[in-house]
Amino acid sequence: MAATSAAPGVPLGCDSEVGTLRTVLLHRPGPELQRLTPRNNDRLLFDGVPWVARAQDEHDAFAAQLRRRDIEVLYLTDLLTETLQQDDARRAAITDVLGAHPERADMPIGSARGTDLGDPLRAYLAAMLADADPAELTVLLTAGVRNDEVRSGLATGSLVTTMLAPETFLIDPLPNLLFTRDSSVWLPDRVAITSLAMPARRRESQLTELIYRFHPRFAATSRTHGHHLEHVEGGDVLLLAPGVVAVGVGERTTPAGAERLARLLFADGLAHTVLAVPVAQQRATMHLDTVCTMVDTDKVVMYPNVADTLQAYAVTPREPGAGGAALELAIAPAEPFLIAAAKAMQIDTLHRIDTGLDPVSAEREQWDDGNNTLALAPRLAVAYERNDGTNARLEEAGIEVVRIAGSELGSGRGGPRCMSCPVRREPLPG
Ligand SMILES: NC(=O)NCCC[C@H](N)C(=O)O
Repeated sequence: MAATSAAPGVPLGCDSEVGTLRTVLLHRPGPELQRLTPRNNDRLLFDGVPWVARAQDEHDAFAAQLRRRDIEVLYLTDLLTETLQQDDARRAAITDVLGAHPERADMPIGSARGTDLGDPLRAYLAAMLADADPAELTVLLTAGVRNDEVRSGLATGSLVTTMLAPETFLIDPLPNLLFTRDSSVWLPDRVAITSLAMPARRRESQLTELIYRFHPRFAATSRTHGHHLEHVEGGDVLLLAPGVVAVGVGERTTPAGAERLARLLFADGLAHTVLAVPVAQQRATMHLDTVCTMVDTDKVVMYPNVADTLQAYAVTPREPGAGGAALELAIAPAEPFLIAAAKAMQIDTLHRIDTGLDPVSAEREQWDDGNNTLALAPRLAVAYERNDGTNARLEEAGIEVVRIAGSELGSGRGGPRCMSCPVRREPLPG
């Protein structure tokens, strides 16, 4: 377990978006991206078919920028392989991936659901997964299994494998693992396992749950939320300040997901205010972090086309009623987001730095994840190099920008924040 042994000093967890980053979870794009074709890329939530070798080069350069600043980089597949050395974890992984998923009745044609495998094929796949060593199992779980890869190996007859098209996935690939932000969030000293809304991504948080449950590095970590609960995605969760959490509600996170998260946070004393922020249900704004990310303790980079209309409902816990009644929520009327956020953060103003230079370049750069920056420390952020206008504005505002290439990485519609799950940040000075 040398690759991921515990580092001394600052404990695991994050209480803000901008405290100095010490440990981050990434996923280097791998064979799961080779599964994308022009016929399945929409279903698998990519806007094109990336050049995988170049995507890996871009990602390696991103990781190198982080390591240069003494940030420990953990890779999701290393953690998963280490996790799968334990028999209990292997059994759980195999049950999760092959179990019947009646709740996935919305799974479109082109991917077999657990219930669609039939007994002979399920038994064959279960044996195949059980025989794989931990590294092989990681590949099978992340790159998936196509029908034509197993068909010839089945000794007993399976009408399913006979009749399904060769390219049908029996186990779906997970190309969006690249976006580690979405499948878990540290809040602040425990990890929330999220519940991903899109069928193509649901299995990702089964894997993160497995890692946090079984990997020795996280043995002392408490978990909250869970992949079986209401939908919450990490890209919608912003730790605006210690105790203040903004949750976007739109294409991915549901009102019920935001409410569940708020209740869990309040019950455990992890937040005093949750801001529920309605976000337009469109691909360009799939998460709150596609329109707004923090670059300093009191500064956000924000898409100007929504800045004046973005609202927030401030949610706080009600004083417990007599007799210790169940936790109730107080919900304030909606207010402009920047105002509600500043109030909850107890600062005069949450300053806004605009995306782009004009409405057209703002729209282009928002689409290319100009808003989706990863703060490495206050006033130091990673951004895609292509977003010239936004990066110039950030620098004018005193933010140091670490530029990375993203021509191939960006085809999944995610930027540096989406591609990173901070695991340890230094607490902000009190
Ligand atoms: N936090 C983020 O905005 N993540 C980007 C996720 C992109 C991925 N292709 C998706 O559609 O879910």
